[in-house]
Amino acid sequence: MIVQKFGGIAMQDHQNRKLVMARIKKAISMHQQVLVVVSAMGRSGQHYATDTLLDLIPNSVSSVETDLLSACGELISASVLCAELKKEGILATLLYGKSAGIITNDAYGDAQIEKVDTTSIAATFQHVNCIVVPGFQGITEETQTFTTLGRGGSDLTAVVYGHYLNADVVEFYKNVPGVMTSDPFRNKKVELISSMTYEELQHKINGPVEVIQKRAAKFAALHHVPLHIRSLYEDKEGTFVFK
Ligand SMILES: Nc1ncnc2c1ncn2[C@@H]1O[C@H](COP(=O)(O)OP(=O)(O)O)[C@@H](O)[C@H]1O
Ligand SMILES: N[C@@H](CC(=O)OP(=O)(O)O)C(=O)O
Repeated sequence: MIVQKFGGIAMQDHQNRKLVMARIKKAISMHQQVLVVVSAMGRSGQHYATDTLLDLIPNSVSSVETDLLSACGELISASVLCAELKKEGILATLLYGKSAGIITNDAYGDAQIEKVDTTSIAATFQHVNCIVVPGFQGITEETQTFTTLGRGGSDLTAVVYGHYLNADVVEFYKNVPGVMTSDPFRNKKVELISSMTYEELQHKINGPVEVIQKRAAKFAALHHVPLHIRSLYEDKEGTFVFK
């Protein structure tokens, strides 16, 4: 099985999501089981993007209500993609909240994962080969309230599932060809790095925009989760990250 993660840019509109669905279809035929992790659609200003949702309320202090509000972005995105996949004839199921199994503490806005329960996911894979889960969120064990895993946290969701489900690889589909020598949106003279170690990846994450969330890269390094960071738009291999 593999895990595929699609971020805000990939999920932003139907045109991009058509490319997303093509990637999922291909992955099902190659790996049989695919867990799809999605982020909220688009970036600030787009209707259901995380920053747009958070702008709806004045208080920026992380709390039950800010985390529930931002978690809605990924719930919307996952619901829409799951419906679109079904329309395309792909047998897909949406799991979230307790069924998604990511249990955290109650540090709203930057919750720490305490437990991952893949029972529902494993049971669901007995019937379908594609499960869609919203990234960036967990729930607390005691009160079952939604929490979020820090900005960019869908990357962490994907890597965590990759580890607990023993995935062949975790794929990240980006608007860049992979990890480059530096951010291609800031520097013209850049080259793709076709493979790198976890340590090298962690060193690369130093600019204002992270190619992958720092916490996710750290977790991958700790558990040796194989990563493939690649473009949604080009059918070329990107960057493989391993030990
Ligand atoms: N070394 C690098 N190589 C590639 N991209 C980089 C690098 N450093 C920073 N970036 C930035 O990381 C971004 C990764 O995409 P991101 O917005 O995080 O996607 P997603 O929504 O899928 O999480 C790129 O758009 C790019 O601006
Ligand atoms: N939507 C969340 C989580 C996330 O990981 O998003 P993206 O994959 O678009 O960076 C955020 O903006 O922080």
